[in-house]
Amino acid sequence: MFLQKISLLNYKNFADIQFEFDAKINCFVGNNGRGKTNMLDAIYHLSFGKSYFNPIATQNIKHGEDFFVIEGNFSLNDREEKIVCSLKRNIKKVIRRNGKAYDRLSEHIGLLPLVIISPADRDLIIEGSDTRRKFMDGVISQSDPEYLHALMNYQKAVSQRNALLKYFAANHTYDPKTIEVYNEQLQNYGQEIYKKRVAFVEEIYPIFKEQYKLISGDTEEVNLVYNSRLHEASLAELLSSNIDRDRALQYTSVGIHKDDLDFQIGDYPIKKFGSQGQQKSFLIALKFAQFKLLKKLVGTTPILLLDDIFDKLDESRVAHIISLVEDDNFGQIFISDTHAERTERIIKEIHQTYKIFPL
Ligand SMILES: Nc1ncnc2c1ncn2[C@@H]1O[C@H](COP(=O)(O)OP(=O)(O)OP(=O)(O)O)[C@@H](O)[C@H]1O
Repeated sequence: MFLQKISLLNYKNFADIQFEFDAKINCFVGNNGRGKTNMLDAIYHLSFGKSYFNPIATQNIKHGEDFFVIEGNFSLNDREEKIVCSLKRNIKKVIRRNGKAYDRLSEHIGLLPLVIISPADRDLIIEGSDTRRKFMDGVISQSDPEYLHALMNYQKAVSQRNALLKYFAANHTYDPKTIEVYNEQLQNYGQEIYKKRVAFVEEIYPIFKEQYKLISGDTEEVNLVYNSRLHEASLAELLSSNIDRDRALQYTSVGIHKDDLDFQIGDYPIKKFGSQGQQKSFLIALKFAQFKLLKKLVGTTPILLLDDIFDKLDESRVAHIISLVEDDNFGQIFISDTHAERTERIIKEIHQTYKIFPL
């Protein structure tokens, strides 16, 4: 699968721009603030229907304009796929596949597998558990639409249960039967999500460890530990034993929406005990593991976006990336870099076709 061309209208700092891409390597080079990361984000948009960097959709519209349009032509299994993602202020975002708008944006997820490696990934280490849950959910959803469906239904049931708990508290009333209706929904969807998260961590774990060794050459142990109270008991049991607490708090305090994915070096959190280099290696290993797993599960080689990666990496890590992409099985890669000469020097070592786009 590869992106043949893209055209942007009013997307962030771009008013109107088009590019035709190489099927292998494409580099955006230019000084700070030229829009290199914005270009990668536009490609991310075509795959996920949203920005990797800015969750407030309208802030991706060029200042002073009312809409943006991102249009991409992909080659997928020797078929052409035209994806158009557009957003107008005060109107819901629309994604069209070959002219037909999706009823739900979620239906698009997984069609165009993609992995991004960016300095912003550091949030996965430093931010709260929701960032890591979103990472897990994002990776699993790309290869499993039923997971995404269960997740959306689960989230809806949690919101409704929380609203009910608030209503009971405000009105000094309680109806266990209605709570039970939501408990059942949470049990069904939650247990399915839990099982798939367990399977995901089991599957990605050995790939991640192997990648970490390759990238860092380090001998220390790194671990990914799925942390869930569902290890102790079923969600139905947890919900019923926590009901007094939930009533007092007026929200659902147990469930897969509280899970975490612990990142460890030895037995300690990497956030506190990993050096900066170890943290970087950890994140890149995780993203490479995501790439490999996704490729295996969906049977399509994901597009790889490497944002500012050479700037942040030492020679051995760059060498590893090169060895990864020298492999004939790699797909299309987009790179952003501030140094045109450095990019060209590194890219030439890969012996694949490439295009460089100065911005
Ligand atoms: N909605 C928007 N409208 C207009 N310009 C925007 C919008 N959002 C971001 N920008 C501009 O995009 C530019 C940043 O682009 P980007 O982050 O892609 O730069 P870059 O080339 O990757 O830079 P660096 O090398 O520093 O990472 C900034 O000048 C910013 O003001």
